[in-house]
Amino acid sequence: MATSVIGFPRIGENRELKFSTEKYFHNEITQKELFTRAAELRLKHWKLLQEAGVDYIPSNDFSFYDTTLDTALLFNIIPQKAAELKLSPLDKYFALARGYQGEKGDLKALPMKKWFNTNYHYLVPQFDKTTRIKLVGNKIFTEFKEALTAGIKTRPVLVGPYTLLNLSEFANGTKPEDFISQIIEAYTAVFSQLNQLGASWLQLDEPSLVKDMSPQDRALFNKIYTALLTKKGSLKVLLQTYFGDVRDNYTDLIKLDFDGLGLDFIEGRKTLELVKNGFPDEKVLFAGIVNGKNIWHNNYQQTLATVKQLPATKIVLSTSCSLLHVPFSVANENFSPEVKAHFSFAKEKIAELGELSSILDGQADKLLAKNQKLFTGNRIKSNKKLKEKIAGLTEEAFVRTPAFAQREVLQKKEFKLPLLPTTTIGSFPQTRVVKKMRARLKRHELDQKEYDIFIAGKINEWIKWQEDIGLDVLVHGEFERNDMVEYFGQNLSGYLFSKNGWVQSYGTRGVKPPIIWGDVTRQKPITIKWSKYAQEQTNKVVKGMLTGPVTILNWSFPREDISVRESTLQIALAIQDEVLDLEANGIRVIQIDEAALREKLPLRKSDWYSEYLDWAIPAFRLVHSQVKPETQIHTHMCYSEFTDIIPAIDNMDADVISFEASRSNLEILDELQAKNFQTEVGPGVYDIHSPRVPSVEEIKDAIRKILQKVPKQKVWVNPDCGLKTRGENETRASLENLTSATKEVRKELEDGEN
Ligand SMILES: Nc1nc2c(c(=O)[nH]1)N[C@@H](CNc1ccc(C(=O)N[C@@H](CCC(=O)N[C@@H](CCC(=O)N[C@@H](CCC(=O)O)C(=O)O)C(=O)O)C(=O)O)cc1)CN2
Ligand code: MET
Ligand SMILES: [Zn+2]
Repeated sequence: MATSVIGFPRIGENRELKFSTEKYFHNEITQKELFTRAAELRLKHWKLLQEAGVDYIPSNDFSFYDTTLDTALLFNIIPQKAAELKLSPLDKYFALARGYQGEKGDLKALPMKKWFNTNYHYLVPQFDKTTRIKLVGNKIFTEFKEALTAGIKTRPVLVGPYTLLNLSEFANGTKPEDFISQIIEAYTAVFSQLNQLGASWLQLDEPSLVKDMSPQDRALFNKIYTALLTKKGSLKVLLQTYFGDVRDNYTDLIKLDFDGLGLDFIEGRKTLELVKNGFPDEKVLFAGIVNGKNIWHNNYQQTLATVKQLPATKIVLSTSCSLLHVPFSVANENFSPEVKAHFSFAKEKIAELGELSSILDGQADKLLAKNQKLFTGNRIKSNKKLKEKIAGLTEEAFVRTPAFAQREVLQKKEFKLPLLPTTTIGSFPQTRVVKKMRARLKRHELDQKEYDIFIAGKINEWIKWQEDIGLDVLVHGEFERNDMVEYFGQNLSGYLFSKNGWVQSYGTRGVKPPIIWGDVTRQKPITIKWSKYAQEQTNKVVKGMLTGPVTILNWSFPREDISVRESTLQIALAIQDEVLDLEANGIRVIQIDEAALREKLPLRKSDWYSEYLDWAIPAFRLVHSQVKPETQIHTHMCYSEFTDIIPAIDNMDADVISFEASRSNLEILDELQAKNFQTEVGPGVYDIHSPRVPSVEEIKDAIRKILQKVPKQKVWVNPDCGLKTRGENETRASLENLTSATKEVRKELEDGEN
């Protein structure tokens, strides 16, 4: 049986692409050098797939930043202001991704959003009246030719037209329907060039099909593809979906003239049922049966049982989604052989495809027996006490008293903060020096004492500076943490850590998600030492800084032998201990980040509460339900697309929430107003994913916009997110502007009253 891969992690086994690209950002290598290194990586990955025997090898899944941005630029979807910048194409590309501030002008970065239910981010293409879609790029063609020169005929990958329109933003009254004929023409031009180049297949990624579709959405999809598919010539088109099932338009898909349908049998709960109701003989079913998101070895017996039920006559075994979401390889990790046997990263998943194919071809029965051993017997001993504790949680355990309205009055008295209190989200720049010191500690070139002196020094420096610029609620800066999830994992039992298990999050940034191996408990206090130390350095209040249970779970690789709800409650109890310890140690404001809460909201509305919010929101409440009324609980969410679940967010019952809002033009404010949101709010007033420094005027505008919609007593002023990825100078300049802007707006408010 043939095998196929939807996409491969492009950052490289040792994050080569990250390091080269960042060197380019810092003018340490030339554009030419960057291109050479990128080409080397692409070739390495194609060869690896070829040697592993993969039949359908993707190309154009490579990107210097993001493939949605690549697609937008391929089709000339670029804001006028960016088009006019006098920069090289590559620099223009990076300007759109990261913002640009320099001799050639000033450009804000495109909005960045979560890619479906993953921790990967894409850049949001912007359509307006001036947009004229046409094929202007050639990346997809050059990469196909590049592979062909190396003797590898790849299947180019492109974001499909429906998903492209579905994920984009439309300004000045424009709408997706306005661009139908242009988009058909542009994709037709791609078909024709690929035909000329001799490509056999094209993969069009349409993950938006797994979200709820309205009749209008279905009509739009059908209209585009009915026209488009008449133009494919001898090119075969694979319609690739992932992250769920296509229940809303499966009946359309099987009628349209696609040559292959790629369906997800892992996250698509209804996929098998849909296919069993009929699959056309003439189409190839690309069956996504190897999980592209988890790190556990595939259960061959289960998978084979699924494959045997497929009615299709032509089947290709595939991953359930791109392997972008898992690390490169287990090979270089230090786990014991018994542990390692359970894991499968990108390279190993490709081997699984090959093994499954051999078993199905009747050539490898031994492999099946070996695999079965992994799934018999107990992998771990379960913690009975913890299980009972969770089972015994009463409703009160999830409810904080008194109610928010009373706490708000008490806390105003307790903290006596000025109107529009200013704060930051937690982290300050993780400079090269900070990371170097941690790396040296790890390599034992530095002892714990020396490292601690360094961390204390950083905290002192930044506490002092925060006082100087007049911030109201301070932070210690998180210098001791590598990542907000990995750090907690490292201090909880039940976790395992990879050495090099990097997964791309956005652009050049990656995460090393820790692995939940067993039951999670807290063995000792985690953050008390540095929070307490920081608070002792100042008379101003310093926020304790924790990561919440839902986010710790969502940004870890979860277990599959117990429910995510059960794992999350285990983590919640551990973090609850930490909250109470912080409080007992004199920390009066505690921020519990739920940065990733929105990310795993099910893609279909019908699942929002029953599958997720009904346990995720209580898990958060469990963490802070036992604190004193005066203790102020903050939370932070990275991603403000929660317009539809505002009551659920209010129901987290935090006292203050900060969230990302600036790149999306503060669109959520109307809804906060409409839903009468109770929690105090700090909608981010500037974008921290960009090195650009916002001016005082820009920040004042953002604050004024917020004040039009939210009662001033409820407004906090803060950046969008933590500042760990930023440089020190730009951070200082930005925050100085933030405090100045706030002071000026406060003055305006006072003058307005007199
Ligand atoms: N888990 C998670 N998901 C998230 C976020 C987040 O903060 N965490 N934020 C949102 C945006 N996403 C982000 C993802 C990553 C980073 C980020 O800054 N990543 C860093 C790595 C952070 C880290 O874990 N650093 C480690 C390891 C550092 C490192 O690479 N060290 C070098 C050696 C350094 C030396 O010797 O000089 C090495 O191991 O090779 C540390 O500080 O200890 C990066 O890619 O550059 C930021 C935002 C959404 N999702
Ligand atoms: C990705 S959300 C980040 C929250 C964290 N407290 C920080 O400031 O870095
Ligand atoms: Zn954030």
